[in-house]
Amino acid sequence: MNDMRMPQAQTGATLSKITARSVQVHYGDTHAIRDVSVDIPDRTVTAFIGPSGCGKSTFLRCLNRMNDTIATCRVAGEIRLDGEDIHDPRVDPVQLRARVGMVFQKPNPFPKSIRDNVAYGPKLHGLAASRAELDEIVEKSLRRAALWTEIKDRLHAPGTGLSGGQQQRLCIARAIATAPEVLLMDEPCSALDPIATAQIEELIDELREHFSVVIVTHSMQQAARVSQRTAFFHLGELVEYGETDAIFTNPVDPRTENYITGRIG
Ligand SMILES: Nc1ncnc2c1ncn2[C@@H]1O[C@H](COP(=O)(O)OP(=O)(O)OP(=O)(O)O)[C@@H](O)[C@H]1O
Repeated sequence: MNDMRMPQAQTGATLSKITARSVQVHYGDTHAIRDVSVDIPDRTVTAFIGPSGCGKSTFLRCLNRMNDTIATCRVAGEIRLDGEDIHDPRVDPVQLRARVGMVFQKPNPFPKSIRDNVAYGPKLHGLAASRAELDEIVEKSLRRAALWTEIKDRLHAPGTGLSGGQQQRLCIARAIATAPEVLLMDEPCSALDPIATAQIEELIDELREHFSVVIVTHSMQQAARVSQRTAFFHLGELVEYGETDAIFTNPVDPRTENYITGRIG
């Protein structure tokens, strides 16, 4: 079993935010995730790295039950958020995704105004009692996403009219507007230029003060820059997981070493 549980003292964090135990994922006959167990700490950036097709995105999508939306996908094993089983029949996946938000590879703003993109989630989940309160959430989220000063005079312009980097920050603002506890990011910078990438990376560093961030990235430099913990996946297995510095400077498994030195992947 790929068991990457860590004694609490070793994680350096107070508590695990997410615990996954013996997770298996199949798409039809394809066995995409093989018996993965891992603890993801709170207020930390955790990076998932590994060669294309190793299962990073699949495992990420398990954490907010996004795989439920794929008809051929079957997930087994146990995933707990603050100790609560996310597959419990009493858990509403829509509520779960407000607690465990997600930002995708390609910025995907709704065909709505900038304001309405951010206001959508809080409205859906009844988080604001009045329009003024909703406006406050919108402003706070856009500020946290480092977008407010650029767009405060055109809140009613369409979100799709922004640049790629601005659209991605809008998607981050939309995800954090529901006050999530965990933010999942699936290659959030892959469609962005180096300046927009640097802005998002800076933002990720700030976001971890508020919640747990899990990021899938193809860039080892990015994983090294933004994360405190790194998990290396290979052929559906979680091969190695630990402090980012240790993974990059002193990997234990030869497969990790081969990947970070560019011999596989
Ligand atoms: N919707 C799907 N239907 C069927 N098979 C899928 C689906 N999504 C992923 N897979 C398969 O599951 C395995 C893991 O894919 P996944 O996208 O999770 O890997 P990844 O490490 O994120 O890859 P990449 O870095 O290329 O994005 C692959 O064999 C892939 O072909």
